[in-house]
Amino acid sequence: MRIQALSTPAILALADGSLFYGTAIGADGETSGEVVFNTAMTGYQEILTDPSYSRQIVTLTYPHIGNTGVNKEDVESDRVQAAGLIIRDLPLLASSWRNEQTLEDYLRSNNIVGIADIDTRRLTRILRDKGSQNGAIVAGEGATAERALELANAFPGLKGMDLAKEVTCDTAYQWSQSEWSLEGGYGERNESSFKVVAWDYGVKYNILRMLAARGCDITVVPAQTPASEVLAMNPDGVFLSNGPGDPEPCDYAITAIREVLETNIPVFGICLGHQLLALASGAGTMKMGHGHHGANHPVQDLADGTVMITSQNHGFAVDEATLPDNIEATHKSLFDGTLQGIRRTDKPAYSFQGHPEASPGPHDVAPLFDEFIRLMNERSA
Ligand SMILES: NC(=O)CC[C@H](N)C(=O)O
Repeated sequence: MRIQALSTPAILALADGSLFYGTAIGADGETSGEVVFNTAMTGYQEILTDPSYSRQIVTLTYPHIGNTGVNKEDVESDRVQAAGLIIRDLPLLASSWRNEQTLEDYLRSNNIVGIADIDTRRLTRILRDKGSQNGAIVAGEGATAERALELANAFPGLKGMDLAKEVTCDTAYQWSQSEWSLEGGYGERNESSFKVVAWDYGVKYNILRMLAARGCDITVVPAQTPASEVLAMNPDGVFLSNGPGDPEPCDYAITAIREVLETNIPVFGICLGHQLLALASGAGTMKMGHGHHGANHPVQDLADGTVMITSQNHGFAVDEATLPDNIEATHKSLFDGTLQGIRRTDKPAYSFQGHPEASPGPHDVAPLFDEFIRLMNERSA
């Protein structure tokens, strides 16, 4: 049980001048970044630890956040990656059989600034109407609106920012943890049939777990590893991970992916990896208004018309108008019609804008992982 301490003030400012006065729920201090809203009703710990949220301050539209506390298992990377957290209400009690720490203690121990007790519906309407805004939170007794506004205006924005090389791993490593089950927690990799090299632009663990569950022997390599080193490992397949920031400045990745595409090794990309595959194939990307962040987004498979409910987290998108002849659109968002999946018609390469690995979210798109296995099987047959 947790009794709330006397509250400390916090102020959120947006670059458009909007101000929100609330209560500090994490570390005292200040933070700035791009403010985005996420509509997932569960999964705040996975969201906070998703490296794709680097330099973004996340507001959750679901009003009660923290009810189930946090634990050591529900992480998508080795630390909290979001630049800050904005919520409506932090419940007095965290209760779950898996609860190990309150959300508030977790934020504090990770030195993350957060704010609660603000009108997150008003904030979300601003972000929805005007698009994601640069913003800042200042938390602590001396917090002032002037300082929050100053920081919000000083943040340069994500456009043109290469963050993949900042969040990537320092050195290559092997991954063998598999998916979670109620009976046994996280499992170990199934017997391996394929060697996969995964470029880490900010990879979410659950992607690696889902590959491991399908028998992939995975080597994760830093974002700037050249294609020659990856090809020298003789992979059966190459995976392009999700990650933060703008894909366009990641020239090292675009060049390296282009080199891999010259071979006939199967390539699968998710989110930033999807955008990089498109750039390497000659298509263009663009910054969206408020982007897609949530666990309830309908996406249509253009091959058979089926609709899947998907997990999403992106602020850039591949511009469908720029697709060259050798790329086919495979999926579209039913929220705004933007492109959600592509396939090269001349190579065993495809990618998805949303998150088939969920974490958090539904697993409707999990079969995309099986497609990667099918392509590797086909090539080795
Ligand atoms: N989740 C991701 O990989 C996000 C990709 C990219 N940073 C975007 O915002 O569009």
